[in-house]
Amino acid sequence: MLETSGLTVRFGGHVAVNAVSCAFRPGTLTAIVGPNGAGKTTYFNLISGQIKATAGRVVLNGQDLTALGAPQRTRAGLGRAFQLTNLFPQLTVLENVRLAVQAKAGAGLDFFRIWSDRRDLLQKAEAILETVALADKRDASAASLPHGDQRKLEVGILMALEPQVFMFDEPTAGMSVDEVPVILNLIRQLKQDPSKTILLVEHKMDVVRELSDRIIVLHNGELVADGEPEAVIASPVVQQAYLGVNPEETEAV
Ligand SMILES: Nc1ncnc2c1ncn2[C@@H]1O[C@H](COP(=O)(O)OP(=O)(O)OP(=O)(O)O)[C@@H](O)[C@H]1O
Repeated sequence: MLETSGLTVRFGGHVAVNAVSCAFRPGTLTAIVGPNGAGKTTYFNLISGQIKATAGRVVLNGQDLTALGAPQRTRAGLGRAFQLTNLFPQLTVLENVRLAVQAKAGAGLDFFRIWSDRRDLLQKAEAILETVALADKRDASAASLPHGDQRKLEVGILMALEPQVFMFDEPTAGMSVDEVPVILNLIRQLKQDPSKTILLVEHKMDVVRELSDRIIVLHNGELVADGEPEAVIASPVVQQAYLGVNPEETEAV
């Protein structure tokens, strides 16, 4: 289980995330919603270790991660999509995934030597490419892929690392109409695995409604609502939080 307790960060005099205590169970997809500037991405950054908390703790399965940097948190089981620093633009799609598979298997990064010995790792990488619908682009360089395919590749690399927690911050942002369903399908697939905890920051309420088991609402850095999707969406606090912020969001809620 992932838990934040009293998680807080101040930027100068501004408290961007204010004493947020919340626990996220495996087998649950939690959507984090709230108006622009509510602190959603900052909360993600605090969990994944991109920024250091002013106060509070981040704990995964009883292990206190608060003092650790982002790479160490990834190793501990926190996987944040689209923040990967281990995507190699000049390598092919397959090579990128196979390096992640090898890293996870503890087989190191010497893929010329290890690859020929470890057929199982290659097969795993190929299976992941099938899952993320990139098998037909396995020999293309990562840099040559269109934006949507790069995002799929990043999800594939993340899957190869087998984190316990998957964090998606607006996974469909900037994607074409054709690409959106592929990413949403991937998230649906991940949801089938009861050992995975999924966190999703998403503005599109139809996506939130469909995918989430639970919604938490941040407003001015504070956790102001937490519960089952329909109840949270209908709650006065959410209606109020969205009012006047952005007509699109108001409509969506
Ligand atoms: N590094 C930073 N330095 C100073 N202020 C920051 C920093 N990062 C975020 N903030 C401020 O913290 C607040 C929360 O921002 P954050 O990006 O987390 O909101 P959000 O809910 O993700 O918004 P959006 O939906 O627009 O992405 C905002 O007022 C933002 O300006």
